[in-house]
Amino acid sequence: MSAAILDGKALAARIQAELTCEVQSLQERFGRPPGLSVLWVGDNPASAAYVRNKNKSGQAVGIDVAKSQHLKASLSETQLLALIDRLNADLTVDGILVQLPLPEHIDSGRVLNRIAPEKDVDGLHPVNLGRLVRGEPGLRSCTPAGVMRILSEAGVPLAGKTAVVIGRSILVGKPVALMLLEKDATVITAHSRTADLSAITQMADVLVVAAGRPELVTAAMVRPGAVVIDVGINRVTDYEGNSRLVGDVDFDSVREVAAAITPVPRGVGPMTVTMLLANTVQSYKQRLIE
Ligand SMILES: Nc1nc(=O)c2c([nH]1)NC[C@@H]1CN(c3ccc(C(=O)N[C@@H](CCC(=O)O)C(=O)O)cc3)C=[N+]21
Repeated sequence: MSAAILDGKALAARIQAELTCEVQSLQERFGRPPGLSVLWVGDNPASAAYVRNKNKSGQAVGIDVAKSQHLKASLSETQLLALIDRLNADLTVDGILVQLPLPEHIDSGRVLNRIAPEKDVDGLHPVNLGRLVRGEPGLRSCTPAGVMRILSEAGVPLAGKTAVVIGRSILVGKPVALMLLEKDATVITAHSRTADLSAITQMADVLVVAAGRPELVTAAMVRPGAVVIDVGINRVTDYEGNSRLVGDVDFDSVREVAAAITPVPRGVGPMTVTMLLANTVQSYKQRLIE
């Protein structure tokens, strides 16, 4: 028996079509579109495709991305903070996202802290992370929100189920663990120092993998019938010199034991972008009524 493939790309397209309608009617009622500014500093090659995707998809749903900027790697932290201050004060900007990683000479914590929490569409400001910990409404980080949406659309039950998260980053592992907990799962977080990873992963009804290690999870580590969400995106080069994208899960073997699995690409990645756009629309509406 082979697993159901959870098609994140198709789900993303459906949600973006809904967002397009909503943005159109907001534009008609309030006279301006939602605005998103994606700030990309330097030339990290991995960031290029993601940033392009965010701007392109934003534009496709009618969000104004004119204030997105590609900044030179030599930009100082002070200059970046000053730019964020201007965008915080700009009434046409509803969302600000600083693409990570930043160049070494810039302290990303200080930069993320500077974004006005109500414009923090990445959900990485301490205020929004604090709201998540408290279970209060707020902007939720995009990749974790995308993971949760894939699970809910697929009708995967979480209450009372064992969810294992591999990875403890602030971008994915920690927030997704909190969101699973919010849905009454029994949550275990494993990471690079976990002693017997396989023993832990075999307990999982739902396995969320955000380890950043290509094809770390193999079939032997997965309980038959588990739902596997692969957050990893790794560009690998095979022995013939061809480059391709793989996740943190060995898709070909794990699909034989899992009940459902997300592919890479076309899984979580497109949902990350879609949740960013949804957050931008949420921020716009929130800012209108406040
Ligand atoms: N402040 C910040 N927020 C982020 O949300 C953030 C970040 N920094 N830094 C890097 C990661 C990575 N990320 C992805 C976005 C889109 C795809 C995506 O669209 N993937 C497609 C296409 C992949 C491809 O073809 O290259 C797919 O998986 O099918 C993937 C990964 C957002 N990130």
